[in-house]
Amino acid sequence: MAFIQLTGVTLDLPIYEVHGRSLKRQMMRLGRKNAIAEGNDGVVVVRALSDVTVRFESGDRIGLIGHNGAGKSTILRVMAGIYAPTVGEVAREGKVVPLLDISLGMDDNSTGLQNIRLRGLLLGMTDSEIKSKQQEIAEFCELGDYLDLPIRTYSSGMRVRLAFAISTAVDAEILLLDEVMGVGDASFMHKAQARLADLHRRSEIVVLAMHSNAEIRRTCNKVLWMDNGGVRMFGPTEEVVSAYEAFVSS
Ligand SMILES: Nc1ncnc2c1ncn2[C@@H]1O[C@H](COP(=O)(O)OP(=O)(O)OP(=O)(O)O)[C@@H](O)[C@H]1O
Repeated sequence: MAFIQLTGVTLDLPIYEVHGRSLKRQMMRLGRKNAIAEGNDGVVVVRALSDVTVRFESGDRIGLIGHNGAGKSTILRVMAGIYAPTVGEVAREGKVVPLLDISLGMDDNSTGLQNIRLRGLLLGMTDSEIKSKQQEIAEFCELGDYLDLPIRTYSSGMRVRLAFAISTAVDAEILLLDEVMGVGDASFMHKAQARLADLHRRSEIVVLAMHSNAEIRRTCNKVLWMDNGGVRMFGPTEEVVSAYEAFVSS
């Protein structure tokens, strides 16, 4: 049975390019005065997550909500294993598929077909899995002969089609989704949503960051409300979303 458990997770991200004082002033303006600190070595760090303990179980459909900069994307990255926590632990069981930055890892000078293979390998597919899914991916993205051309010749919508088709061809046990998609034109958008819904059904755990409360109510059974890098509230969807709405409108 799949699960993800975060225990006392704190994540500090170092920012090497910036001087302490000017950034500190900026963060104060943003109301995040506690999020930023200067280490002994003079390197400025942003505390992106602060002492987060939470457990997601098989069957959970989790919505992440919270203001801009609350830590939604960061917690998804920690769950995906992209960031290692500065303090605390992440335990998980199950194959994780992150759909966070779907175009990441695409190679401009390789053809569409070569990129299917590259991305597939990056996403943990085996050679034979890639071969067996290649046809279906090609059909889904409707790029026809373009698949034999380097993707630097693609429009941005065509790239997204390809990236989306590959990323969603993987069988996930734990699916992590950031508010991805301005996925191409209207007809593709429609197909993409149907494909995502199917992926949701097949995954044991789905965690998604979203700004649409209506969408969260429709798809999630639990909601995690993040606030300044910490957990403000975690529980059944309606309870948490109503509390968040009351907070935002107050
Ligand atoms: N690479 C980074 N380096 C330094 N700080 C970062 C980095 N990425 C994110 N942060 C900081 O971490 C905090 C959490 O950011 P995050 O992107 O997780 O927020 P979010 O809730 O996803 O926001 P949004 O709703 O705007 O997408 C913010 O203060 C942000 O400035």
